[in-house]
Amino acid sequence: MANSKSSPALKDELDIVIPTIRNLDFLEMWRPFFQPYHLIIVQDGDPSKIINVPEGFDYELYNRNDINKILGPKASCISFKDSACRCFGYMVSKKKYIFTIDDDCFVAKDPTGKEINALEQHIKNLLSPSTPFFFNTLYDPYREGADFVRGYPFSLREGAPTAVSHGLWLNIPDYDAPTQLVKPRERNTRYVDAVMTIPKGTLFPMCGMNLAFDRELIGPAMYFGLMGDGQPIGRYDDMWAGWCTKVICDHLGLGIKTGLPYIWHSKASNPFVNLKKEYKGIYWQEELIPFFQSATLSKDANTVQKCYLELSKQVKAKLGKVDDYFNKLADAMVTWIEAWDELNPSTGASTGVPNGTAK
Ligand SMILES: O=c1ccn([C@@H]2O[C@H](COP(=O)(O)OP(=O)(O)O[C@H]3O[C@@H](CO)[C@H](O)[C@H]3O)[C@@H](O)[C@H]2O)c(=O)[nH]1
Ligand SMILES: [Mn+2]
Repeated sequence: MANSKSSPALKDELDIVIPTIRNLDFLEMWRPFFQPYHLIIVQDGDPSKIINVPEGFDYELYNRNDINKILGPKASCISFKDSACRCFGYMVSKKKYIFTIDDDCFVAKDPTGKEINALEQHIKNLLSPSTPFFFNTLYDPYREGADFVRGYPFSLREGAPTAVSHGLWLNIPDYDAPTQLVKPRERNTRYVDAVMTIPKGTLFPMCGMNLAFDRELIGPAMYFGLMGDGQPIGRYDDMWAGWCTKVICDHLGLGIKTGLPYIWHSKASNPFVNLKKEYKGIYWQEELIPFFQSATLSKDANTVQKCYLELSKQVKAKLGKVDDYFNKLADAMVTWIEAWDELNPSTGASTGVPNGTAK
């Protein structure tokens, strides 16, 4: 990892994607850690609003007019008035890695009082292997001061490439609206010093608040769906992406880690507003989870794009009867891949270069 003398790790290989409908004042606190990196700001809401980017940051900013101009009719797959818009940043990036963070997330402190460089920890997580095929009870065996425990097969100790690093949150946890309404004053004060791989075959609720991923390994799966304005659902953007991503990572033999780093989440959006956005998702997910748990991908699906297009067909066939929304979403998944390949012609489906190796 970079030390104070060398340049920051992955300085020219990582973009920081920030969706915002507010302002970017939070960047001041992150300046020591973020300033060396390129930012991709996705401005949601009214495109005529001016979003000020603090001095000294290298960035590109896209509002809805830019998205419509760049994607034309394909812009229909990018959500409006929902944090799901952030996935446009993943598509236009040219870097190997992405870190995405919300504009109400700040630098947290570890139990010793030291400020946490969340980006540095995500980079460590992504650059070291995962262990999806056999659980290591001492958590991340590649961390300093840890290793594989007795009984861990040596044939599996090489691990798998890490596609996603899922960070957590102190203060306001990422609770759904009903939980937030029932426990309005609950704060997460528990700092758990662990990073672990989510086992193959297990889904998880991916939160987009503090998330990093290898764009070349899994980028096309990180579509945050049709949410927000004009849609019957919101705030399930990251969940949808996480379920699709996990099924594809399991198929391609890639790993997903969760745990460190923590950020300090300062603002819970309004739970009553959130309930209106989330409520359909709360009962639909009782059908979505069995769908993803039983989803299978073919041997021919050896790139993320091919996996994703197979998944979109299954969404239409099996979830279209839950609600017509899923027919629209299945079509939007195809549009997303078309747009992705248009903006990133050298990767995946168009060249057939496998992103991962199908197991
Ligand atoms: O219409 C919108 C609303 C918000 N944003 C930007 O997206 C992120 C998250 O927004 P916010 O912090 O208000 O929402 P939370 O409930 O705290 O976030 C959690 O729910 C997920 C929503 O799917 C989100 O990823 C989780 O972290 C901020 O940067 C807002 O500015 C937006 O662009 N458009
Ligand atoms: Mn928030």
